[in-house]
Amino acid sequence: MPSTQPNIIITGTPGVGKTSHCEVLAANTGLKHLSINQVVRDRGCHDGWDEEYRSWIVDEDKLLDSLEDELAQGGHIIDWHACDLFPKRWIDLVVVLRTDSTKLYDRLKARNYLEQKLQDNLDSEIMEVLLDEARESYDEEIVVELRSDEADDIEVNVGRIKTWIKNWRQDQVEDAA
Ligand SMILES: Nc1ncnc2c1ncn2[C@@H]1O[C@H](COP(=O)(O)OP(=O)(O)OP(=O)(O)O)[C@@H](O)[C@H]1O
Repeated sequence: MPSTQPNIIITGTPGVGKTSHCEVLAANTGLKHLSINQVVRDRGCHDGWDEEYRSWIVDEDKLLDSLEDELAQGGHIIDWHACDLFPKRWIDLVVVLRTDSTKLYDRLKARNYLEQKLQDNLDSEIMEVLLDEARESYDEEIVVELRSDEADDIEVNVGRIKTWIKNWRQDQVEDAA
């Protein structure tokens, strides 16, 4: 039976505003915020810690096995700086957040990112790496690019995603009739 709740990926370069968006979206919709960083850490879906990048080395097979039952039911907001590993059949909408590189620099600097990591992330944002990844991995019509430059953008973006969810649910009802 098809799910009555969509799964939405919120992706983008680190610091672009994924967590900020997911928290507001979850509070406004009742969808469950799945921080993949937390899942990887809490469920041990990794092959250890990368000291240089100060991040977990993700075991993608273990991660997908661990998420399969939840995602098959729908109703989740997936918060991660990558998207191509999630099978298309689980995903209904992919939101790629984008921001200005000077704003991203300030946000990452405030987090004390190491210079190399900061530069790699700025390059990734400028080169639209996540947008390309999303467009290559999912159907064009489910990939949406949204700006996350100012605090007000979060409210506007969440409003747009809520409208999308409402329409998606309506389509499900009509398809089932
Ligand atoms: N639209 C925005 N306008 C102004 N500041 C923002 C915006 N979005 C996020 N920020 C700020 O930028 C910082 C990073 O935000 P956030 O943690 O949501 O990013 P992220 O993409 O989830 O990062 P990561 O991938 O590292 O978890 C926070 O200090 C947050 O308050």
